[in-house]
Amino acid sequence: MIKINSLKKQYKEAVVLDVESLDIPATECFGLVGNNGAGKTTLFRMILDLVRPTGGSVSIDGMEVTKGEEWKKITGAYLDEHMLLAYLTPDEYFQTLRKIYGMTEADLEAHLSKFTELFNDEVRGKKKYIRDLSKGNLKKVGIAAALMGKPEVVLLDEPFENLDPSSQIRLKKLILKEKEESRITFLISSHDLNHVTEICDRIVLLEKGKVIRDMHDKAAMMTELEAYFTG
Ligand SMILES: Nc1ncnc2c1ncn2[C@@H]1O[C@H](COP(=O)(O)OP(=O)(O)OP(=O)(O)O)[C@@H](O)[C@H]1O
Repeated sequence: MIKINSLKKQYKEAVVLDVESLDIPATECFGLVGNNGAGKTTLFRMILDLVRPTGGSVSIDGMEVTKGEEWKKITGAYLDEHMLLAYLTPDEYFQTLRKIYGMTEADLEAHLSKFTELFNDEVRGKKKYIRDLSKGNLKKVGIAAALMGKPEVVLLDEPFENLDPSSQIRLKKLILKEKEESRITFLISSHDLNHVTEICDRIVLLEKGKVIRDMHDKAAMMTELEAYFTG
């Protein structure tokens, strides 16, 4: 589903990302971990054509992301609050996206009903603008928006950050359910090793822009990651 080939990003002399090759098959839940500055967000931004690579390429479903727009129809993402419209309420924002995606009111209700537990009565039906939401509630709006329009690929940058413990558990359940039912290919970056190892089939560890581990064995992931991070 996603193919990365000799992907490199350099700012002046500093090489911040250098990934030889990565192949993420359809329906995989791909976890990305690494210390601050390892290059996780840079990699996600290049996959979404928000940052131009110094070299190499990214393809989604056979489409090179820098060379066309078709991949956008099957891709959803929430990286940070810049992707939201701060002057709208969450309801206004979801309505705007509903029109863009050509969804009916019933489609939107069906979609948002999956988020009832996660929203915890703090997101919908309020007069609060997105700019005034707490960081956790902003994240919930962004994730619900990223999953609109039946995407086949969804990228989430630090989805558990700023969520309270109940919301983290609810989000994990929601991602696992979406993965099962909608067969979405998820790419999830996280500093939370417990959550990411629980939901992902594969974990890639970045260090200074390079892939230093590519783990598929669920039973061994946590031990290996703990050993690395306690180093
Ligand atoms: N526009 C830029 N100009 C110069 N350096 C940049 C720029 N954007 C990112 N970097 C550098 O690229 C490196 C990778 O940053 P990135 O945000 O991708 O890391 P990360 O793994 O997401 O970190 P974190 O866990 O802290 O979110 C960092 O050293 C960062 O300072």
